[in-house]
Order: sequence, then C-alpha cells, then structure tokens
Amino acid sequence: MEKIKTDICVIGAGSGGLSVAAGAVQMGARVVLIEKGEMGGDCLNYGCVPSKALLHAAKKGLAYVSAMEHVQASIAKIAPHDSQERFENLGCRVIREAAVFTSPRTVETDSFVVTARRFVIATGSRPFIPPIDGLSEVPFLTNETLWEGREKPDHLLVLGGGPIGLEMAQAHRRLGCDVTVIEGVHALGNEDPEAVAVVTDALRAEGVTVREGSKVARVSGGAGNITLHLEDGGTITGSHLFVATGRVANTDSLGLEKAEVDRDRKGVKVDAKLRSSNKRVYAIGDAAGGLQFTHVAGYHGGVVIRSLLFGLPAKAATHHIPRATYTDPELAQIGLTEEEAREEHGPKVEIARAEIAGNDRAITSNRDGQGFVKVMVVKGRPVGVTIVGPDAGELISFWALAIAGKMKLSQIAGMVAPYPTLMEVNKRAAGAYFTPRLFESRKVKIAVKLIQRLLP
Ligand SMILES: Cc1cc2nc3c(=O)[nH]c(=O)nc-3n(C[C@H](O)[C@H](O)[C@H](O)COP(=O)(O)OP(=O)(O)OC[C@H]3O[C@@H](n4cnc5c(N)ncnc54)[C@H](O)[C@@H]3O)c2cc1C
Ligand SMILES: NC(=O)c1ccc[n+]([C@@H]2O[C@H](COP(=O)([O-])OP(=O)(O)OC[C@H]3O[C@@H](n4cnc5c(N)ncnc54)[C@H](O)[C@@H]3O)[C@@H](O)[C@H]2O)c1
Repeated sequence: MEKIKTDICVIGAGSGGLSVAAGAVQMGARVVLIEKGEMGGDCLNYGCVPSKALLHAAKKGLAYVSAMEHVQASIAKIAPHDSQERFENLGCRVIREAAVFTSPRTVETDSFVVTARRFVIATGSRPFIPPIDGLSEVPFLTNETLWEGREKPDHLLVLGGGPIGLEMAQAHRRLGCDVTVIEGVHALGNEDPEAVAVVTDALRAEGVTVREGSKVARVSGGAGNITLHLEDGGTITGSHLFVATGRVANTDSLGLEKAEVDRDRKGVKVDAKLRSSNKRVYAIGDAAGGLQFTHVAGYHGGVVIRSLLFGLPAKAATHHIPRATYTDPELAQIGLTEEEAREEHGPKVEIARAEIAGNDRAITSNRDGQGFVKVMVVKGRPVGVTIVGPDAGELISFWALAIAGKMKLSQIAGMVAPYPTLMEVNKRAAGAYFTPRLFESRKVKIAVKLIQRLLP
C-alpha cells in the first residue's frame, strides 16, 4: 500500500467534492480526491444532466432511442469538465477506488493509505428502495439504470411523486409511453399546494395518470408485466417500474465509527460550519443530510473551502437557496412557502402576486397558460417566493439575488426590465405589493389632488 500525506482529502468526485477539490488545489493546497465510481457523481451521470436532457428531447418530440442518445451525448459533452484528467492537470492526486476511514486521521483504499489534515465527505446519496413485499423479486428501474434503456416502455409505473418521479413521468409520456404515477401521500409534498396543482393538472391533461394517497402493499409479476397491489385492494399493471421514492445518504460503508464521525438517519451529523463530530472532518452535499441539490453541494464546497484553507469562520445558510422542478410548467421556490411564512410570521405576512397569463411575452410565445409568481413579504422585504410557469427555474434566480442581498420590494419594483420578457412578471409581482398602497389609498388621492392645485 502506498502512503500519501496531504492537506485535504476529498471523498467523492460529485458536485460537492469536485467544487472543493478544484477550489482548494488552485489556491495552493495539496489535495487527494478519491472516487469509487464515475467522475462527476450523480448529477452528471445519473441525475440532473440525463433527466434534463431527456425532458428536453421529449419536449422536442424525439423518438425514444434518439432521446436516450441525446442523454448520452449531453453527458459526454459535460464529462471532460469533471474528468480525472482535468483534475490531475489542476494538480489533484486522483484515486479511483472506494475509501474507508481507518482512524480519525486516516482513510484507506485498496492501494493507498491517505493521511490528511482535513477530510471532506462528499459521498452523495443513492435511491431509497421502500421495503414493499415482492419489490425485490421484480425487475425495477431507478435513476441509476433508467438511462440504459433502448426499448420504449409501453406503460411505465412511477413509484413516488417527488421531483424525480414527476419529471420522468412527463418525459416518458411525451416520448409516447403510458405513464401512471403512484404517490403515497401528495405529489411534490414540500411545495406550495396551489403551485403543485398547476403542475399536476398539466401532467394529467397530457395523459399522465397521477394517483395520490395510494399505498402499495405488494408487488408481483416479472419482466414486462409488473402489478402493484394497492392497500385499498386495487391493482395497477404496467410493463416497467421506476422507483423514485427518495434518497439515502452514502454514509453507511465509510467506516465512520473509526473516524469518530457521528451520523443519523439523514446522513453525517454536521454543525452550521458543516463540521462533523470529528473537527477535522467535514461533510457536504447529499451526504450532509440536508437539502439535496447540485447547487447546494457546490455552495457547501465554497463554505468549507473558506474554513479549510483560511481557517475563517463560515456557516452554511438555507434561506437564500432556490430549488426548481423541471416539469413543464416548471415549479420553483426560494425561502418560505405561503404556509411556512404564515406559520412563522403570522399576520405580518403579506402576499403579492402576478399571473403568467398577464405577461405579454408569455402570450406572444403561446406560453400564457396557468401559472403565477407569489411573493411572501414581511416588513417590505421578500421572505419567500413561489413561481409556477414557463422558465420558473430561470425566473427564481432573480429572487435568489434579492433575498441573499436583503433587498426591499421597493428596489425590485423600481427595476426596469426589457419589454417584452417573462422577467417582467417578477417586477409586476413586486409592484402588486404597492398597488393597494398607491392606487387604493384615500390619503394618496387627497395628496395628489392638493399638489395638483398648487403646481403652476
Ligand atoms: C434523477 C435526479 C435528478 C436530479 N436533478 C437535479 C436537478 O435538476 N437540480 C439539482 O440541483 N439537483 C438535482 N438532483 C440532485 C443532485 O444530483 C444531487 O444533489 C448532487 O448530485 C449531490 O452532489 P454530491 O456531491 O453531494 O454527491 P454526488 O454527486 O452523488 O457524488 C458523490 C460521489 O461520491 C462517490 N462515493 C460514494 N462513496 C464513496 C466512497 N466510499 N469512496 C469513494 N467515492 C465514493 C460516488 O461514487 C459519487 O460519485 C437530481 C438527482 C437525481 C437522482
Ligand atoms: N429538479 C431538481 O432540482 C431535482 C430533480 C430531481 C431530484 N432532485 C433532488 O433529489 C431528491 C430526491 O428526489 P425524489 O423525487 O426521489 O424524492 P422525494 O423525497 O422528493 O420524493 C419522493 C416521493 O415518493 C413518495 N413515496 C415514498 N415512498 C413511497 C411509497 N412506498 N409509495 C408511494 N410513494 C412513496 C414520497 O411521499 C415523496 O412524495 C429531491 O428531494 C431533490 O432534492 C432535485
């Protein structure tokens, strides 16, 4: 076994690990990066990239096989950016083996013993497979295997109506499959119910069957013919089953006990600085058990770099983190939903909103269906925004800046956006906050009348 001493050892070369490794090595630290699977992790190989590529191909009306080819071509185009070669050229020592802690300061792989001043656990997550009777005896797909298919499923059963389930349900429907989503509770259960209804209505209108509150008691059948037996006695049969029922952090086979790193059901237990119970070991991204998004893993990377390299106190916050589900229409959220805002701020919350249907660019491009921007306002500042409609994932970034920059709604309403753009809907929502104050105020009307009489 070769022995290596380094400043920073990063375990996992996904969105989080790569951000730390690239940043740290380019600022002069010695970095060892250990990856047991594909460089780029889930997002590039089994997550964001293939799912967004498939959604695009399906929207463009590509045939199934061409759509899957577009998926692989998209991955191949991005892969060099995350490749072993690129990271070695940056100066990292890249090891392509599985890492296990053997002590609080040592990690081992098949061929190496790595001692480091600091470790970063960025090992991501994997699909959670629910313990349903018979499930393990039938062939089923997950986000790790869905992209290998070259034969279009006749009828795809999607277990789980979260972002993964709904995105892939819509893509497959548009690729010509029959699709049934079976969701145990509510589809997109963490999101604003009014916005979710816009998405599920659109899916249903396209022919996706979405069954909410449906619990599966048992699974039977075999390849090409799988039956879900529901607790209410009903059955649903399809040709393929895609399981998208949540995620489990990859922390169970890392030897964390030897490293004196505590974990719980969600992942490695970390403080606000993303440090574990062993102060030399940090955890970021999906492995840290909080929000599970690529941009969060990248943000975590930036936070720990400040502390790893410069010893500066840096904490990870969540109030300014946006998220989006890329169905058509898209659903995006930052900060508090209406329900959360009312719970936290009570009667202090005011809601300002604008409808997509009132946006001229949406009308001219035929995208003026259902949808809205809803802004939760407390003392003149946004504390949360929900957007459902075309390009909601793009439109939410504007609010990410506003919330991170603690901007007032007056500043946002004062912004000039080019006409005609979808972006104007954001300004209109901010403006809606002032409408009753300006246009429905007796005091304003009296003041204007007086001033008009006095003006020369
Ligand atoms: C279908 C799907 C679609 C998604 N779409 C989006 C999206 O549109 N937008 C978004 O923001 N997020 C999306 N996500 C979530 C996103 O993929 C994850 O949040 C992100 O990949 C987490 O990054 P990470 O660095 O924490 O982990 P990962 O990217 O999973 O990387 C972890 C890496 O660690 C490696 N590893 C694990 N254990 C070890 C070990 N012991 N030794 C060495 N290496 C190890 C793994 O092989 C893996 O490569 C999606 C996820 C899925 C599944
Ligand atoms: N657009 C994006 O940014 C994007 C896309 C995909 C995934 N992701 C990330 O990946 C995470 C995981 O996505 P996900 O959709 O797998 O998980 P999820 O936890 O968000 O949703 C899983 C859904 O499955 C349901 N479910 C669980 N067990 C079930 C059962 N036995 N029968 C029926 N329904 C069941 C849950 O009620 C839930 O609604 C997301 O929360 C998100 O952080 C992000």
